[in-house]
Amino acid sequence: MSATPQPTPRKRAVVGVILRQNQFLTIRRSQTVAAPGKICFPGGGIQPGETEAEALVREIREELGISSIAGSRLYENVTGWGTSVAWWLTQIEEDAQVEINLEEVAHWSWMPPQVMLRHPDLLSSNRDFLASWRQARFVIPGITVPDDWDDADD
Ligand SMILES: Nc1nc2c([nH]c(=O)n2[C@@H]2O[C@H](COP(=O)(O)OP(=O)(O)OP(=O)(O)O)[C@@H](O)[C@H]2O)c(=O)[nH]1
Repeated sequence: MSATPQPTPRKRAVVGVILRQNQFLTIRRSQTVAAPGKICFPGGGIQPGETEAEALVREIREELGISSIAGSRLYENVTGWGTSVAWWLTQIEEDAQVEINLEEVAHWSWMPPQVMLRHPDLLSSNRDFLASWRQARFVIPGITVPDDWDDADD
């Protein structure tokens, strides 16, 4: 009897959408990780035995040196490279002192959604996330889709 080939399990990742005054906390990935120099949210791979929320809190601690709380699960998609990504609204303290881990993150900043969507270095799966939000496939509590997005941005 020959063994039935098993599908390779999809890699799973979790991403933190952190909001302040209508801006998202974004990172520029370091030159030594996958997708070097790309702009995206903090986050990373889910390890065996971890929940999405546990992985999220661990990754944000590793990358930004701050505590966080997983809020609500906003969206889920599969990247062009086959990773299943869960997008979570995430809370941090108002006075959190970010200290980036330079091995993983080159830079961080608050970025308005329109700027993020148009950023030439945006990670492509994040363009899908923002365009899906723009198309009202899900809502992000605490922020509304900007009025000045035109259809060409999708
Ligand atoms: N950090 C992060 N990863 C994202 C975002 N959007 C998105 O598709 N991903 C994907 O999620 C996966 C995990 O991200 P990562 O490369 O930061 O994970 P990691 O630090 O745990 O590295 P590793 O899992 O290769 O060890 C990658 O496939 C990455 O491309 C995002 O906004 N932030």
